[in-house]
Amino acid sequence: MEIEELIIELFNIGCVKFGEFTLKSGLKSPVYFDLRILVSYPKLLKLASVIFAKKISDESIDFDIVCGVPYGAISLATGLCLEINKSMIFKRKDAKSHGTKNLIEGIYKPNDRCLIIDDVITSGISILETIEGLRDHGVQVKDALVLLDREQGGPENVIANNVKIHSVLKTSDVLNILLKRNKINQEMYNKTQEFLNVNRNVSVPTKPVKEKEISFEERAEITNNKMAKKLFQIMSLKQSNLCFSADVESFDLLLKLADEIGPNICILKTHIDILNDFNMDKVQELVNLSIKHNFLIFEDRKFADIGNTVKSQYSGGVYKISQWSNFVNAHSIAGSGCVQGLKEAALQYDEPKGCLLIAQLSCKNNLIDKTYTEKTVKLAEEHSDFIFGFICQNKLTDNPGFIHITPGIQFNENNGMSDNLGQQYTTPEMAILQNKCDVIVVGRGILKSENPAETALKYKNTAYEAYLKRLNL
Ligand SMILES: O=c1ccn([C@@H]2O[C@H](COP(=O)(O)O)[C@@H](O)[C@H]2O)c(=O)[nH]1
Repeated sequence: MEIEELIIELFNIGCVKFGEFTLKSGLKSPVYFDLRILVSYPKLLKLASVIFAKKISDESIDFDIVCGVPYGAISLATGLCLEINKSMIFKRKDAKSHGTKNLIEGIYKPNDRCLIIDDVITSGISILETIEGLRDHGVQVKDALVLLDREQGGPENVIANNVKIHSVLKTSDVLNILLKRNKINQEMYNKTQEFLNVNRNVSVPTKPVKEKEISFEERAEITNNKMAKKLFQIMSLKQSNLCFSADVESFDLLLKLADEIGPNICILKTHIDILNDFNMDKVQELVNLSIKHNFLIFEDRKFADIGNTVKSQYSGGVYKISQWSNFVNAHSIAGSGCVQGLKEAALQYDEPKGCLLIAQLSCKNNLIDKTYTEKTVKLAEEHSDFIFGFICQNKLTDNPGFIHITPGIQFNENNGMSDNLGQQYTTPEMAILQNKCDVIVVGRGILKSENPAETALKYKNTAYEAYLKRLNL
């Protein structure tokens, strides 16, 4: 009954017009729906919002935020958000040339699941443009809800891009009710039905809106995690996605390598307990080099104990890791208490600190399985203010805020596809292009080469070129 009432009211206020109209696709149509008028009818807008809310609940549509397609659906999306208490964003038709230059207005998080709201769908082109803009910003889109489907192929065009269209009304519903209630005559009904019958498939002149790769620079913008932001900024500025694993026993050698290789890396990874001559003065020299060459220090400590213990291991003892490292890593085996313990210790610092979770290992016969990896990703999502990525062998989540860091990398020509203690290697290209990781970790591939600085530069260039290739640049 609500639907019938809605159709009659839409007709009464002039939202449904009969005559000859040229559509966005160029087609001449005997019927035109102008739902923008709704903005001036609060009662009707309210009714549409209630009907939308019911549809969402009936069809169990799951989402975090709502995006209205400008201009026609802005008022509809606003009405719906007030009804269901969800927040809203919208994609501008053009980016602003001043101020924030935002293309998306409103607050959203990377990986938010967004429900698109539109007034009318014909070919689906406006919705496809909106999907493209949202996906470019890391927002997920799986559903769109429209008030009216003109039945001209829109839903079919959109579903091809992995988004389902839910519609409240179809043109034929409107025609049937208007005929039944004597608002149109049989001739007008037949003419419009005939038009629909021959124009059921309006093709869209667009390329498929694939879930696009986004650059490190864009990911720096999107993420709310300060550590991830800093790392993405360094990667983008230095054009480097190389992490050097400085697994040496002498602190002087570590400092020498950090100075030589520092300009070409985004991260220097330490195993501080390998050093024979650890002392805090030399740690300060390492920190100075990290500032001089703009890289981050990652202590590969692999914490794996109860929260209270890891908190002390991180901030106390001989190494006082939290004082000088930008970030650390932890096994997820001990669960959220371990992450929470590290997070609490990190809170005492003004500068950002972060942690990676070990979701996969590079060594042969390790005990990590698919479920463990999936649970690790979930744990990271629950602590995304502190956890900003993974030690892994392939991309694990589409959330662009998480960084995928991959050890076990060597060039093929080094003939080092494994060592005799179970380490397994893949190439930089495989890791970045095929496995879609972001950062490669190279230790012996650099350390055992004749000229570590030169070799590091080769790894840096190969890995960054692979990343640019992934972006299609
Ligand atoms: O799965 C993992 C996790 C960490 N590592 C560490 O990375 C380096 C790799 O050194 P290479 O000399 O390049 O083999 C090393 O410090 C490991 O502890 C890893 O290899 N695999």
